[in-house]
Amino acid sequence: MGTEAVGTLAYDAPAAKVDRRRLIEQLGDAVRGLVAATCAAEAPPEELERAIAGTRQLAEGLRGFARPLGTASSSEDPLLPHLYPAGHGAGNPVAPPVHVEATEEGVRSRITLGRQYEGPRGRTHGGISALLLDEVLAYASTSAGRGGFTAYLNTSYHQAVPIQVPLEIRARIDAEDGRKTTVKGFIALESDPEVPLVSATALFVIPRADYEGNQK
Ligand SMILES: CCCCCCCC(=O)SCCNC(=O)CCNC(=O)[C@H](O)C(C)(C)COP(=O)(O)OP(=O)(O)OC[C@H]1O[C@@H](n2cnc3c(N)ncnc32)[C@H](O)[C@@H]1OP(=O)(O)O
Repeated sequence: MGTEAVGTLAYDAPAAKVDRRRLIEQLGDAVRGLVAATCAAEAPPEELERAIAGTRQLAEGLRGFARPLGTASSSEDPLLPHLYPAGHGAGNPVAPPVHVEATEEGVRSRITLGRQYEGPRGRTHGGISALLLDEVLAYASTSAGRGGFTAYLNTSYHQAVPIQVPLEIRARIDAEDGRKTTVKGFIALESDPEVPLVSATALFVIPRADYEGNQK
């Protein structure tokens, strides 16, 4: 058996699965680094051509092992986080590397965004800020034993969110009403954590048992 952390608990998952998950996380991290380097590279043409050929060859190699859409990854485990969701999956190079921890008030995530998340020069794309807030606010709802799908996410952009600067995202439950949970949160600089750069209020709704979207 191998051990992985689940919140503050150590969980004995099958060793082969733990090893596989580590490799998937390492590949996600390596490709995330490649994506960041791609977005920053002022390389000469021959270096770009070398990178194109090498990357296409790697992609072709992996495509041969693709699982069919809608089927579970062999890395999945009921007690461990999924590795491929676009909002936080450690194995998904497109996902920002979001790690969330519990606080007395709710949850907090610390993150530094790479060049691939840039919108206006030096600033984070607004959609990425919304993605981060959706993710961390959803985590606040889930870790309070509520969960639910995002019904709305209202964001206000007060100041630019810088790239390659340590950030802090905090979220807390604002209201609970039957299947509905309202959560508030914001992104701030880690060096100035009380000043919101982008703030958000989200409603998470636990769907009705007979809701057809549950089956998808
Ligand atoms: C793996 C980790 C993933 C982390 C994910 C992060 C979160 C996500 O991104 S989830 C993905 C994005 N969101 C979605 O795909 C959701 C799409 N929408 C839906 O599936 C449904 O509309 C859903 C489930 C939200 C609500 O469906 P359903 O249960 O049928 O709602 P319904 O019964 O009509 O409404 C329930 C209550 O919510 C309220 N409500 C529903 N939608 C809204 C809304 N947009 N605005 C305000 N209130 C709303 C209703 O008014 C009702 O309130 P009340 O009980 O007081 O009358």
